[in-house]
Amino acid sequence: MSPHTSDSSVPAVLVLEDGRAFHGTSFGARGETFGEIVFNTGMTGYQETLTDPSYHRQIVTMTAPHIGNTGVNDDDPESGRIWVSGYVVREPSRTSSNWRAERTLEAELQRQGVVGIAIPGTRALTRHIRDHGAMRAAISTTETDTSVLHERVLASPEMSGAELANEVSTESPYTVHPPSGVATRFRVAAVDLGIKAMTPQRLAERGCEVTVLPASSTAEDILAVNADGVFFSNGPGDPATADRDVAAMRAVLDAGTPMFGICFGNQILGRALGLGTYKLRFGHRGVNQPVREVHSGRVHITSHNHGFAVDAPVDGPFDTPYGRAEVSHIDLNDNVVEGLRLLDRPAFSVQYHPEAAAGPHDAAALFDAFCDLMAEHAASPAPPA
Ligand SMILES: NC(=O)CC[C@H](N)C(=O)O
Repeated sequence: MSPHTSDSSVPAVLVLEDGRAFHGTSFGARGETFGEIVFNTGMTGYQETLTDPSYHRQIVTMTAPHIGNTGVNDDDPESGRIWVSGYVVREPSRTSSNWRAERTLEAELQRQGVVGIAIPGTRALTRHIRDHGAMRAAISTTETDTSVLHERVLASPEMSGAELANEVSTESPYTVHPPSGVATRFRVAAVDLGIKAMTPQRLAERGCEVTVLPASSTAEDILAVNADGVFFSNGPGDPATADRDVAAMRAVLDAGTPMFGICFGNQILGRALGLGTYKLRFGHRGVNQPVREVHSGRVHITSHNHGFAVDAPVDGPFDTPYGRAEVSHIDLNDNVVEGLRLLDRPAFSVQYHPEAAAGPHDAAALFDAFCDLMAEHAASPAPPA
């Protein structure tokens, strides 16, 4: 691969909503960009992070100090483009070295017009976000006056109250088929609120034919697929705005169709059950989050990307309009609710990413659990109450 091409002589600045500024050099495209600043603690998987649609309108700081080491390939993206609105790294790798690499990370950021910055103090920045919370920010290579840039940050949109799934979803439905040699066992309707490419693949590997539907799909559209199960994906934005998706979720629960939700899908299930959601101070983003499965006590190391969470009773089953439910998973770092399970209906969800892109694979059995639920339900469909 060619050596790293960054022009480290081009100054850039990162300004946060609370006025804190970090000076550094341009990495990627030049220009100016806005978003909510968050940090990702993954030691690996920068391509999967950059292309995860849930990062839409967020400026992502990588806590791993060296980024770009393996370049960029055409196999690992989780969607058709980079979605982060800005990228903060400590030290861009000077060379890309991997047999799969097609080009350098910086070339890719430039090709896709993604503005980034290299700063010496990603650790100081991360500690600042940890102590003061995720907040609005801007990166600029064009505005050198930080107070002017700060004014623009204060005028930029907040993540709280943002409805963004429509901006990242597929425009028209498409189908992901099981790979050759794998028989089709189930039909799944997947509501794309920002779905990652690996998710339908994980289902297809298990014999699911997955019809991916646009976020704008109504409950009728979803039920018209006549699927064995319905999946609600991850996605960007504030779950408090997702009224349409909550209504669709309720229709699926009313129909008694098996349901599995991931991340945004977990928040939508929570809301459909009558629970509230709230914004976390700095969220969970990375591939190393420990989650406890409540009923077994087993701990899984899991991939996360969420800034909001469901507010649910963690001390045992509780009543909902759909019968009893329980919190199935809890984060060991901060006791945040990481999963929900209905006890009287075939529906469950997790706040994290069992599709594991990038890794780890501890939670892969959740896809098998969804298939088991569809198999059980097909054998003896429970009449909707
Ligand atoms: N990955 C996701 O689905 C994220 C859900 C939601 N946007 C959050 O930040 O919590």
